[in-house]
Amino acid sequence: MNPLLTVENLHKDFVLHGQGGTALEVMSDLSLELHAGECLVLAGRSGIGKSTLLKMLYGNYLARHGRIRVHFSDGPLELTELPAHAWHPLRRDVIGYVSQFLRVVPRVSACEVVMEPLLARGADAQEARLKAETLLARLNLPERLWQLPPGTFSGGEQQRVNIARGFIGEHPLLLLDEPTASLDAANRAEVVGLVHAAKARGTAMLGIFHDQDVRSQVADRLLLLDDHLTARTTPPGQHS
Ligand SMILES: Nc1ncnc2c1ncn2[C@@H]1O[C@H](COP(=O)(O)OP(=O)(O)OP(=O)(O)O)[C@@H](O)[C@H]1O
Repeated sequence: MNPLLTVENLHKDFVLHGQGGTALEVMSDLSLELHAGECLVLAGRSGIGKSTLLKMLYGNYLARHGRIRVHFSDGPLELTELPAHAWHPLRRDVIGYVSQFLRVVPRVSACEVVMEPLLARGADAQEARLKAETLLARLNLPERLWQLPPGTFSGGEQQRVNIARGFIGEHPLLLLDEPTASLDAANRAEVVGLVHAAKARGTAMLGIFHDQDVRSQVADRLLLLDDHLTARTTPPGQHS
């Protein structure tokens, strides 16, 4: 089976303009493959670049060089060269992302936050609401909170809204940045269930899970980033 996602020789550095242009190199020559129905878990010490890799795959950060390709039936799409306007349909239809923290928008209810990815694709509002409520109930978010904006929710409640929003779209590729970090055991188990259900539908997932128990339940493979990355600073002007 051909991979859905391939990453080849990816390099990343951050140029710190506030520090006289010092370049912080965080990724050197990273390659990986990810297949439909597979969950690849990123491992490695804190600060090695796990979240940075997810943000590069989602188009939040640019690569210095290397290739990131999503393979469709009619050919590959090179993401490192994608124009800004092409990211919107790609995120709407192909790449989902559960970030570490929910981006709270004032006056938008938890249920509307979760429904939004389906509405963006033109789904029926009733159907989207029903799916959102089903997911929020599954993740044990109390019904009294569904119509409230999540700004005042606890960390774990916000994270469950975020998880529901990430999974509702059933994207073919899903990026998961510590989705279980603020959750109790019962809700961690629900997330494990959501990951298994997504795998069964053929979703390819790349995730960060610090909890060993969750990791062992969801991971088909581990990618230890220490083997692939370097983290060193380069003085200003010496980065290409
Ligand atoms: N926007 C940024 N600007 C400058 N440096 C950054 C930026 N984002 C990340 N970094 C640096 O890149 C390195 C990798 O960070 P990243 O968040 O990817 O690590 P991580 O492996 O996910 O860590 P953790 O397990 O602690 O979450 C860190 O040294 C961090 O300081």
